[in-house]
Amino acid sequence: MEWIEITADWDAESLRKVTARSETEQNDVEATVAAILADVKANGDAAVLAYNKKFDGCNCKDLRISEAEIEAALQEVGPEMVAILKEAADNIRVYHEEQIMKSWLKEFRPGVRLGTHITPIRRVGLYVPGGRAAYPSTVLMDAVPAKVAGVPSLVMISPPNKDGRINPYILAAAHVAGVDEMYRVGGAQGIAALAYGTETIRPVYKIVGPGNMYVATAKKQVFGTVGIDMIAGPSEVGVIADSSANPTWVAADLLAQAEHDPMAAVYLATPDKALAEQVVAEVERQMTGAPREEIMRSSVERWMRVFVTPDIETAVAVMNGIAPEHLELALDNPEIWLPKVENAGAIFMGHYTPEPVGDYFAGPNHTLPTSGTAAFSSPLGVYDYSKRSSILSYDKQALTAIAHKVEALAKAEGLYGHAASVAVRHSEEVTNEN
Ligand SMILES: NC(=O)c1ccc[n+]([C@@H]2O[C@H](COP(=O)([O-])OP(=O)(O)OC[C@H]3O[C@@H](n4cnc5c(N)ncnc54)[C@H](O)[C@@H]3O)[C@@H](O)[C@H]2O)c1
Ligand SMILES: N[C@H](CO)Cc1c[nH]c[nH+]1
Ligand SMILES: [Zn+2]
Repeated sequence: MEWIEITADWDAESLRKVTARSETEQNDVEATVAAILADVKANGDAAVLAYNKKFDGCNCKDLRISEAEIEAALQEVGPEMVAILKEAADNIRVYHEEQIMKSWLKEFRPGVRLGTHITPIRRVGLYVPGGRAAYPSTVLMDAVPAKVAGVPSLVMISPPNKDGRINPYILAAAHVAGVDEMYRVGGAQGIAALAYGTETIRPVYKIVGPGNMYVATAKKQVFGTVGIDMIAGPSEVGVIADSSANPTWVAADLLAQAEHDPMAAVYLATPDKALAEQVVAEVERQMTGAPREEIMRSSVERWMRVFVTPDIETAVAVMNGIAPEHLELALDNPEIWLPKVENAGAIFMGHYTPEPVGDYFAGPNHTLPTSGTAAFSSPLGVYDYSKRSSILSYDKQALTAIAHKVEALAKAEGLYGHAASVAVRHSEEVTNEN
């Protein structure tokens, strides 16, 4: 863990170096992923099954999850869990309904109508992580907004365990959310199967959902063949705390994200040095003997940064520089500071909104941009599953009125074919009038 004292003359640019992930590591992952993508593109199911064996220890022969498996999963998780999943799905649906985009068409001038036509993407692939933990909550976060957007074909993939099974909570959540097809495959090979298609898996138009470095890198590499939502890689949390914060709670919130992945990153910025010291001591105390201690410890030792700042304003500026996936405002009066927050995937206000409330239940999406990409990306939402087409409509008179201007612009570009496309209509008009 690194301590960084921010002085009055701190330089926001140097933050990038402090929080940058290892380039060598990323280069290695890029090369591994490129090889997997090429193999699946060339060899389809055979390559996918071989990677299932290599990375997940699964000797499975078929990739598609059967109806019987889904039924068994529902039995295994039981009606109480199904009810909780349904309630969480409802909260997510109600929140995401606010994001629905509507088609519109409006008369701007006589005879000139312009607008936007909204359509759902026809077939979307949902990635649900399943390596170090299984994520039924991610199924809901990926699938519910897709349903709200009206996507007609939803395909879910997730890595199998050694027995070839997908975690039953994941299957139950997929059933609750109305996923159409489910396949046992994860990692870069799963992303390749969705992007290029195999004998068993028909390709999709877009891939959404979070995953580890291999998954996030694979999505980046297939972008162009398919659309992607964002870079949603290893989890991150940044906490801005003042003296009103409880160090035990702050430490618990940092560890909640650290337990996701040895690559997870956790940040604390506070003007209260004594509080920072208490948080660090608490982190050590709470992770010792915790169920996922090894993962937490790797994350904390390598990727935890504690910034002691002259004031809260500077703490906010530091977090704006990092652009964390999640930002907790563990402050006496978070509303005052909210307008100053520029870069964060999701913002958690005050002492009683711990980040896991957003992970599971509140309603906003937990699939969020990581690695600084919250500076230019947004949470997964209905808009990720919808496309916009522009609509243009001129009547005869409206076209005649502006034809010479369009022709002049086209000729200025040397594009006489463009000018002619307008002129034939205009000259027909002249001929007809004669
Ligand atoms: N940003 C978000 O919105 C968000 C949300 C939920 C989870 N997450 C993140 O998702 C991630 C889940 O990671 P996970 O590992 O548990 O599950 P995962 O499903 O993302 O990855 C597991 C797969 O990674 C591949 N893999 C592992 N080691 C490999 C290697 N050496 N070479 C090639 N491929 C390899 C395997 O195919 C394996 O099936 C965590 O980083 C977590 O923080 C992010
Ligand atoms: N915190 C994760 C996003 O980084 C989402 C999640 C799912 N389950 C638990 N947590
Ligand atoms: Zn989480």
